Amino acid sequence: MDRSKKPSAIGVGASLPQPSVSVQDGLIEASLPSGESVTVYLYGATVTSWKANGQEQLFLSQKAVLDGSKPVRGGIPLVFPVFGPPPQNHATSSLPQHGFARNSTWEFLGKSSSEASKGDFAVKLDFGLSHTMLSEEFRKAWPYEFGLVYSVTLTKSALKTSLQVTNEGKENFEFQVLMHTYLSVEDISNIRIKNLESKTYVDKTRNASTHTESSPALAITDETDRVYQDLDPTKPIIVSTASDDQPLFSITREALGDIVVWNPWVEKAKGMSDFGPDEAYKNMVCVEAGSVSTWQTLEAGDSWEGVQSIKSRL
Ligand SMILES: O=P(O)(O)OC[C@H]1O[C@@H](O)[C@H](O)[C@@H](O)[C@@H]1O
Repeated sequence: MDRSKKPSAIGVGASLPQPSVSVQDGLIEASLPSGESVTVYLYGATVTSWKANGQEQLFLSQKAVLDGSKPVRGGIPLVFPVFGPPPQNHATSSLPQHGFARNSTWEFLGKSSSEASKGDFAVKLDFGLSHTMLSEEFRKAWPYEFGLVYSVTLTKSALKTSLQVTNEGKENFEFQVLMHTYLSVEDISNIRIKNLESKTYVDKTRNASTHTESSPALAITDETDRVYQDLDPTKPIIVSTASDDQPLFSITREALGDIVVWNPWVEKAKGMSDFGPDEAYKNMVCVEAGSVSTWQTLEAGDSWEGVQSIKSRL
């Protein structure tokens, strides 16, 4: 009897929706059966989109340059090994502002997925950057042997980004790190940032003078560029609406004790060639988890890890 046309057995779970990951042209996209998705460029390992609750959560400038010729204006650019303009007479002095991680091309190391409960998935995308992959210019400017592994994990309720730094060389090095997250908001005038009260901050718009936050719910009403220091990383920073006190984002961290709050406001926004439209400063606020107020020293052979986890509309 000819059994060749017998239909092959279909596993019971074969038709259940699964997370999907696509990799093409320097772009990795992952999505969950429940609809959440994330997009990461290999250039800078920059997360450029995170969709949850049916809408985009990250701000991406309409004029952002996405061809790898300059850092992406929006999403989550990674700042390493120096935050801001490098200090003079430091190992990072010859690097550009915010270092080289956001303007180097990373390698996609792979994906993994797991199921916490039925239909509730997590997808993890891993990216790597090491000293051998840097441009000659960056290697000369910061000649340390390092390895970075950046993991972007998407779940139904959160986007987690974690950076592991390893010193693969024979001498110690110092670094700073920051996840420069551009949150998308409908109207900056209706935004309040909580859990910064009584914390010390350096105000970069006022000659880097030091102040203590007096507001339990910070409003952004002008150009803002502040480095809040020594926070408890497990205490979430909450971004909420002023009108009905609805929490929009909750940001927890591990080993990232500082939070930078940045909004360029009218004039600075106009002055940035890759920021647009001009009025878009009303639709974003950067709340950036990092370790930037001091230097982390990493001894030869050692590793360090910093983590940010953002939940949206809790
Ligand atoms: O224009 P860049 O290099 O992306 O930096 C944007 C901003 O990044 C913030 O983290 C800094 O505190 C600001 O001072 C800076 O202006």
